[in-house]
Amino acid sequence: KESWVMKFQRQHMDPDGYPSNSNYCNQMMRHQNMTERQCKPVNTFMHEPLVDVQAICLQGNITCKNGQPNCHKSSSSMKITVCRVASGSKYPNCAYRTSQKERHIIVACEGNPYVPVHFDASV
Ligand SMILES: Nc1ncnc2c1ncn2[C@@H]1O[C@H](C(=O)NS(=O)(=O)C[C@H]2[C@@H](O)[C@H](n3ccc(=O)[nH]c3=O)O[C@@H]2CO)[C@@H](O)[C@H]1O
Repeated sequence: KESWVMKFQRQHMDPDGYPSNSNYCNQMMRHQNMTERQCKPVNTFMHEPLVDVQAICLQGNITCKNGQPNCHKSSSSMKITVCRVASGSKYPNCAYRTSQKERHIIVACEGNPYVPVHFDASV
């Protein structure tokens, strides 16, 4: 069974990648297994080293969207790609829009070691 920690990394980490074309999301959403049961509506990939993303758990503590108190906002902006399902996309042929951004990241952290387990938002 995949742990939350590994699931977070599968869904949101791509430290060496950076979309070179508009097919990045079409390829990555499938390759990272987010189009199996449904076309996952929104997913953000972070193009930063894992250690830098894990360090967010030591940065600004804020309330999560779901009201839990264990979210943290990155102190600096990070290179990300937001994949959003395209209008006209029909499961199982999931089609995505690829957009590159630089944003502060908000993640929820848990456990010991205290590491990211959920992507909350980018701002
Ligand atoms: N405080 C917490 N502490 C600990 N755990 C917590 C906490 N909160 C939730 N979980 C858990 O995490 C699990 C999980 O996968 N939550 S999820 O909302 O679906 C993730 C969103 C995200 O993947 C994606 N998205 C969204 C926006 C964006 O810009 N970029 C982007 O990628 O869309 C998804 C849906 O929005 C869930 O099982 C819940 O139990």
